[in-house]
This record gives sequence, C-alpha cells and structure tokens, in this order.
Amino acid sequence: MTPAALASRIEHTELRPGATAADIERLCREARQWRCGGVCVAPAWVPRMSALLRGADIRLVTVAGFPHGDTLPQAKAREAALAVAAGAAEVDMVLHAGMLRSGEAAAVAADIRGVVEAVRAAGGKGVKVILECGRLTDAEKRRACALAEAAGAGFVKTGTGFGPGGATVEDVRLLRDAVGTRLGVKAAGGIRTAAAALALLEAGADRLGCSASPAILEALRSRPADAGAGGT
Ligand SMILES: O=C[C@H](O)COP(=O)(O)O
Repeated sequence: MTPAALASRIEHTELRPGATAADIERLCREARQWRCGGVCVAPAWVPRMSALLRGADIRLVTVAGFPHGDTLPQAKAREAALAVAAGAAEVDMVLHAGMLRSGEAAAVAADIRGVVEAVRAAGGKGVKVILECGRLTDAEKRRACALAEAAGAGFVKTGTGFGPGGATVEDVRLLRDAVGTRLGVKAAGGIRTAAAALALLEAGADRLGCSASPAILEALRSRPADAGAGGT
C-alpha cells in the first residue's frame, strides 16, 4: 500500500486532554500535508478545525460522550448536534458500556439513536459508535454491533485510545464479522507503526484513527519497495 492510499484511510486524531491550539494547528497542517482522509478533534476545537481545513478535501470528525460514554443521552445528542452546527461532518460517539453490560439494550439503542437522529437533523454525514472493546466481552461486542446497526449508525469503532488496550486485529475481525459489509469498521487506539496499521486494514478495518499518523506514513514511505504488505 502506498502512503497516499494509507493516508486516505486515516482520521488523524488529537483528543488528548489539554491539547492546545498549537496542537490542533499542527494536526490540521499534518493532515493537509499527508492528505489524510479525515481529522478528529474534541468538540470545543471543531470551529478551529473547520477554519483551518476550509477548502481541503478532508472529513471533519469529532466525538460525543467522550471518553466514557456515560453522559446523559440528551447531552450526548445535543453535544453531537452542536458540533455538527459548528462544522463537524461526522461524530464518533462513545457507547454507554455500563448499560450494555447491565443488559439494558433498549437504553443503549436509544442512546445511539438519539445521536444518529440529532446528527442527521443538524445536517451531519454520519455516526460511528465507539465500543471500547477492552471493556467488553466478545458477546458484548457483538451485541453492541447489532444495537449500533439497528439504531442507524454508519460505523463501529474499536476504542477511544484512552481505555484499556489498543486496537487489535482480533477485535477488527470480530467487528467486521458482526456487521458484514453493512457498516464500516474503524480501528483506533494505540496504532503506532505502519505494520500495525496495515494489519488492521488487512483484518477488515475501513478506517484508522491515529495520533501517530505522520510517523506511520513516514515509515511506510521510507520502507524498501519490496517490503510492502498487500501490494497495493
Ligand atoms: O480515536 C482515536 C484515538 O483517540 C487515537 O488514539 P491514539 O492516540 O492511541 O492513536
């Protein structure tokens, strides 16, 4: 895979607590430089991201209920709608893992549906549901995928980058198996090398969320031509 092809699958991310305006400026500059498919920042930075990326063909992504997913459903939906009004195209919302693990499927579905409908009404382009796989059993991951699909989400996403463990090939395979081709799969959290990025795509991820995107892309660019995986 070429660096350009990989970059198109990356949502370059800065969600660290305490990230500064300079961090957001660097992120957007790097995303333009590498032509990343998207950029993901916390809601309060959406107006800045939107201004910095005006005219660029880069998806503007933000988060809702981040990073724990346990805000009130109405707050999550409103947060998502306000972020879309401020310029975000897509919202990565965090699943309420505690409710899922309590067997309260209807409440989990309503939480997701609230965000999906709020984003749609605000003119946004779609919602990803962050599962935080490190906190869930495989059966819970499958249940979460079914609820995300039924509630109208467009993607499921492995993690926030702030929970236990990072994105794994096993979780991407499981999520892909659960949603088939009906939903997208985004792998995120702890992706630090080109080999890891390519392995996650190979396992079935459509998109990757990473903060280490330039290092990953630079490593791929510097790799000897015959060392490529996948050959594209
Ligand atoms: O959604 C994306 C993650 O927050 C990125 O995590 P990372 O900093 O481990 O790449």
